[in-house]
Amino acid sequence: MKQEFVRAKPHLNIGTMGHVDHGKTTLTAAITKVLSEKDPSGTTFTAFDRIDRAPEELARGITINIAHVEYETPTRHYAHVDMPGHADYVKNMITGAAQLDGAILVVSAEDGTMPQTREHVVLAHRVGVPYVVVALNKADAVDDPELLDLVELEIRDLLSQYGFDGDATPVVRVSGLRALQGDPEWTASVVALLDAVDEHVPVPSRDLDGPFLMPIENVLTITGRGTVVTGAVERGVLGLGDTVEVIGLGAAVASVATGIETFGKPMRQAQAGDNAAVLLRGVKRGEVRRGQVLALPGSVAPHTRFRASVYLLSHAEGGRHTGIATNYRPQFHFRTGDVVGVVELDRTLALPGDTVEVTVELGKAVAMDTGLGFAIREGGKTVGAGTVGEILA
Ligand SMILES: Nc1nc2c(ncn2[C@@H]2O[C@H](COP(=O)(O)OP(=O)(O)OP(=O)(O)O)[C@@H](O)[C@H]2O)c(=O)[nH]1
Ligand SMILES: [Mg+2]
Repeated sequence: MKQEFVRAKPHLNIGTMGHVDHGKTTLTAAITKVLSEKDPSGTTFTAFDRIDRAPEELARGITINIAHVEYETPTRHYAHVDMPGHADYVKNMITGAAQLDGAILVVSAEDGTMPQTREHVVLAHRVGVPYVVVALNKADAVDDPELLDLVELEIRDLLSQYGFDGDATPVVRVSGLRALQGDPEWTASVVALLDAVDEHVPVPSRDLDGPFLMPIENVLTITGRGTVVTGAVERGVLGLGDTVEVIGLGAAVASVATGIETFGKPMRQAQAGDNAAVLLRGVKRGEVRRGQVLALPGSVAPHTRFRASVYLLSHAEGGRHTGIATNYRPQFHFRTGDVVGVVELDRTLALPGDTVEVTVELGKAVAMDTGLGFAIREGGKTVGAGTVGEILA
């Protein structure tokens, strides 16, 4: 019998972001190691190779492109996402698949801020990641304290430039690698980083009263039990035995939640902010997929045509070099899924850096309400971010 999940501390969703190779995964592993040594009942050490390849991926052959680990500080329970690749990172963040209450921006002290550091800061601000704490990583590899000061200044400037409070943001000098190796000085640096996260990132208010909705991130089959969908609950509460509907990308599927788990622990109810796995009665594996949502029946409908306000990322932010015109056909990423769509412009041309009002016609219906955010991507690159306005069909 598995131990039931106990909601003893506030739960927050955070994640590591930052330029390739700056040490995000190493730091994630180090955090779980340091915390598991302080309190083995709250945190289990997750080794580097278990983070870079999520266990489900190895065990079941299912590609999971967000690795979640969980850990506890003395005051909080965290779910932490470490995304394997830059493209996944941008996509998941901008679509809200990783709904972060705060982010740890990892910057290598050896390299300083780099193009993806900038891109992630820009996107974090655009998608509404409210707080950032900086891990000035690989501090063990830089002997000159003035160089560290310089990099710190550079990071604070970058944060301020893109809408964060660069002066008030904690910048903690850490070494994920040395902490992972058990060096006491650097173990203490990781504790200091977590203290900064505890203090700087407030407990967010969750929409517990809204109708239940969870974007489906993955679908798994548990032999002998049925089909399980996983995701982060966006709003509301789901109790055992509640009726639900799978919406979007095709016909709706009605079901009942007969099992709910978080991080492998059974729970009686999942609520907004939780990472949940939900066992669906009578649903076949092929009937549900990533990009759909699991919701209270009748609370949200699928749509294909809508007005939207769209910001086209500038070239410096990783966007296009050239403008777009009517009949532009990119991929639209809503929450965990993407569909192709056609853009109609009110003017001849919209340039990178512009904010424009457009009409969008999607190839498949997606569960949406006014206010829902989405990303526009082409050729594996994020080129725009938008918000659904009036829904037309
Ligand atoms: N000296 C030193 N090296 C580190 C530190 N943290 C990570 N590294 C090294 O930097 C390299 C990249 O580390 P990762 O943790 O894989 O970096 P990442 O940011 O997850 O990389 P991607 O996921 O590929 O973007 C590895 O060789 C690590 O051993 C550190 O604190 N100090
Ligand atoms: Mg990594």
